[in-house]
Amino acid sequence: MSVLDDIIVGVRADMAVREAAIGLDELVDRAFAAPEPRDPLPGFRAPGLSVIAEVKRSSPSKGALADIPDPEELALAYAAGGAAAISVLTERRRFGGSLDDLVRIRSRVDRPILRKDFTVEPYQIYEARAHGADLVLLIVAALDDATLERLYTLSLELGLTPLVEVHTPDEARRAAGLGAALIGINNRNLKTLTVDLGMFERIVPLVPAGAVKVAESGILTAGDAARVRSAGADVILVGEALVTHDNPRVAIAELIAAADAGTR
Ligand SMILES: O=C(O)c1ccccc1NCC(=O)[C@H](O)[C@H](O)COP(=O)(O)O
Repeated sequence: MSVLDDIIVGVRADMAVREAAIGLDELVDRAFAAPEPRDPLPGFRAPGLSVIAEVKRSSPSKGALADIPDPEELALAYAAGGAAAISVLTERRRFGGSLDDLVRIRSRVDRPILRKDFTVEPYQIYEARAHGADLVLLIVAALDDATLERLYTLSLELGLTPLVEVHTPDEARRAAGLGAALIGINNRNLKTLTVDLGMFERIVPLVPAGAVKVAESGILTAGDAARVRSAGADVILVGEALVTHDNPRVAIAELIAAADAGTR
């Protein structure tokens, strides 16, 4: 079983526990009662490189990264450093996240928030909306065509912006077929966990010109940010480099400055 498949087994088990406590009908009511989501796309399309800054405690590839006892303080530092959006990993078993992190950050931070999880069921989309998310992640590798289309359409119906994540030419074709406005190219292979920034460079020509292009994972230095920027990234999604930095606010500002100056 691949790492991705193994993560999804745990995600489904945890979701079953939450669904036993709050059924789908109740969750749908909560989702429609939540405030209108923010649209991240105008910010992502503004001149200059945008950063989605991630709240990430641990990962399958690196183990423990940071304790993050106050996720809202970290997210506020990200916003002060110029992050265009905040990514909150809500998966518990491998990333140490929770929906409570999302709620806490939503209550203090005005930037669009991505619920970063392994979305496989409509329940999670309603859950994201009910807890104040503005974006949801749809990993193409984890979804068959029918489920991908269903979750994509539901996200839009709820006013959420789907970040459609790809890692292969075929997945890029499937994302383009949806008409996705926000396409992420993950430099990390979720089956082997190897990271290769060349992945963004190879896949980005296959992404439709009108889509916002996000380079995800493995961006550790200003040089890395400049590299994907020069290959066509509108946005970078960064976790490890920020949560392990002693000054995340400064770290974001440096990534943006280096990328826009073309520094490598
Ligand atoms: O980070 C992992 O090890 C990982 C393993 C398996 C599935 C997903 C994984 N990460 C989720 C992400 O997409 C990253 O957290 C995100 O792109 C930021 O990556 P990084 O800047 O390398 O922390």
